[in-house]
Amino acid sequence: MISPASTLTGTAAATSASPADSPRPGAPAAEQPAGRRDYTSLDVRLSAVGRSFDSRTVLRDVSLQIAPGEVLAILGSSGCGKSTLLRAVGGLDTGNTGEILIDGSPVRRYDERTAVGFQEPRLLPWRSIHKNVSLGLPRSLSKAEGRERVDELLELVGLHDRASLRPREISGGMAQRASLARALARRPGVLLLDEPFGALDALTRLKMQDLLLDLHAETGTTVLLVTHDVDEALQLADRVLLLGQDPADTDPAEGATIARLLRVPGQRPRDRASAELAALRSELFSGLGVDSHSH
Ligand SMILES: Nc1ncnc2c1ncn2[C@@H]1O[C@H](COP(=O)(O)OP(=O)(O)OP(=O)(O)O)[C@@H](O)[C@H]1O
Repeated sequence: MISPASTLTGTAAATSASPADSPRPGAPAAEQPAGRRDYTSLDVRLSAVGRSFDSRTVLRDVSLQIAPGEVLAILGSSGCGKSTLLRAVGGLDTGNTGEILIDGSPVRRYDERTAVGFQEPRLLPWRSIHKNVSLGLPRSLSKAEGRERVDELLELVGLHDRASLRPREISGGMAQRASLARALARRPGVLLLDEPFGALDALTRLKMQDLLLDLHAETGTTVLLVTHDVDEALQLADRVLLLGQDPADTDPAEGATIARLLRVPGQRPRDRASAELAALRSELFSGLGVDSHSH
């Protein structure tokens, strides 16, 4: 049984896993913490990944290895190709060049080892929250197994008492919780999140960041998180990938690549006021072309 969000907020976040202490796929179940036994965390390897639309290059030469259980935040200015990269890893878009491997084998079309969460919860308005979450289940489960898994996930995201409601009867934050539960229903080895909290108010956003840390502590899944929010990246990620122009490149038509790749120090939840994070924040803002006096 996995623990409910209400008992986790702030506490499980403190034990949020780093890649080093995440269980490796294939590790004996007895060595894994309760709740994680049925989840896997898979590594992702990008080699010289690029993407052009018509003759316009958006991304080029992105090479990177993401460890099982790692949380990688992807930052970059608007339109630089963050979603494009995420879509390529999930097999939602297959027009890229280079190679993307998950757990050593090439990404497949709509790869079932991954699940995607978007800025909008994309719930079906005429279905209950329970039914919406069950839409993420793999087909291999029996009805009873599926019901049990959805109950568990609703408990985990703190929506067990809203299961029978329709999406319009819950808040935006709750809808986004349901959307995360639906994404986790197939127990993905890689969770791809595209600005998942971008439409939420500031307070709900902070609570959702805590929830994501809780979910990560429970599942150990690898997470690729696209965000516009530098502080969110620094709070949640093991590493931050900044997509942008290579400083050596003078021609903007070259497309975005890895402009910076930074490791974020410290256990989560992190002290937002720490000097180390302040230095990284400045570096990331400068990489995004924002003057350090204007934030
Ligand atoms: N299917 C497509 N056909 C043509 N151009 C596309 C397509 N998908 C994306 N693009 C273009 O690729 C560029 C990168 O888009 P993408 O959505 O990946 O950027 P982003 O960094 O996620 O942007 P934002 O931060 O604004 O969400 C944009 O200029 C976009 O117009």
